[in-house]
Amino acid sequence: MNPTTPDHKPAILALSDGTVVRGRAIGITGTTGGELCFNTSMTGYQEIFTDPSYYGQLMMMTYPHIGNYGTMSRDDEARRVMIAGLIVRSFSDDYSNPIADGSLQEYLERNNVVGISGVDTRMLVRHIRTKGVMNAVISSETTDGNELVEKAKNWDNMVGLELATKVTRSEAQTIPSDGPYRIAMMDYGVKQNIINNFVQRGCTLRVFPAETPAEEVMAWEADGYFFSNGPGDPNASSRYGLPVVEAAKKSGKPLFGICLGHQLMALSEDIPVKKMFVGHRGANQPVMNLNTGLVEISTQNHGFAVDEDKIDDTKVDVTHINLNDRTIEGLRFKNFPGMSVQYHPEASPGPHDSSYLFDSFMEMVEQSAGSKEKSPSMKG
Ligand SMILES: NC(=O)CC[C@H](N)C(=O)O
Repeated sequence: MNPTTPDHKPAILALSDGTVVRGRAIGITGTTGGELCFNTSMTGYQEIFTDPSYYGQLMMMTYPHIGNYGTMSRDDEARRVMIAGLIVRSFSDDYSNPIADGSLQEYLERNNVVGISGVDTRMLVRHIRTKGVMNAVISSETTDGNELVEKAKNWDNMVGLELATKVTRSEAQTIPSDGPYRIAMMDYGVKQNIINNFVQRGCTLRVFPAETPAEEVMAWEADGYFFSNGPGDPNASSRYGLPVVEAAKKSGKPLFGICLGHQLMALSEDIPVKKMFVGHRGANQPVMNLNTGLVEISTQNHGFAVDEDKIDDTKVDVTHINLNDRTIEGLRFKNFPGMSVQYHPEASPGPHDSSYLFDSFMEMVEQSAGSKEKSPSMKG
């Protein structure tokens, strides 16, 4: 039990392999489930909870103290919390940040999040790392662990699950800037800080809902195409994702993909994307840029990855790898002007080592657009 939350009622976390852990309820009273993920970031919990790529997943934070700096609306990456439930070691009802809007407990209540604290998160991370990712259920409505284990066993499996349409916007939106470039952005659950990075570089964005037909996207005649991050199995997003990728390739304009967008771009070149044994989620993942030999400390959030054994080097160059497990983190495409990364150059939360990738894409856009004026970040 977590000594810091004596007023919270009992709650249970049950894993599909039969593991049952007891703790205290945080957020609202209820029952929830999903794939049990863990994130190793030491700060930035609010940005993580609102990252649309986490839709449908239970989030276990490995940093032990969560809640101690409260919440602020400016830290949201989307308009609502996206995680399906929260698991922490030590939950703080009090916060000491003078510019916070309120406590994490209030924020979780406002966003209808069910959570549990007082959990031995270190034990559980080791467990998942040994056995592989699995589903789990959190409940503060029952004391019957076996019933919850059964529920976890029957929860939808992430493989084959289409989730981007649950978090995409309902209508296309133009986001203006002072600069000369027009970027068409496919929203599979785009994080606010990706939008900010483009606007800061002088891009006017037209952001399209995930299922927008390719003809409608192409009719806007963008200078470049961006494919966003997003939740779920990328193979299940192919139905609406690949026609737009293919049409964008035919336009001859540059393409850039982040995370789910990277996976869709790889799939469009017949490079398979597979489920990982355990995903990468945190703000401390080392990535090597194979062109420069430099290492970036990166923010990551993915449970699928391009299959490194199925790379076709007539179609792509591998530009980045993860130094923990050598998995593929970045591609440059040979049959069209395109680049993509599995990780998150927009960070939020996380280090800014990789923000140069937005500049690299803007250089491609600038070269392709030829005579247009330079974007603000690249002016002398
Ligand atoms: N952040 C993302 O875009 C995640 C992509 C995909 N849903 C995965 O888990 O691998």
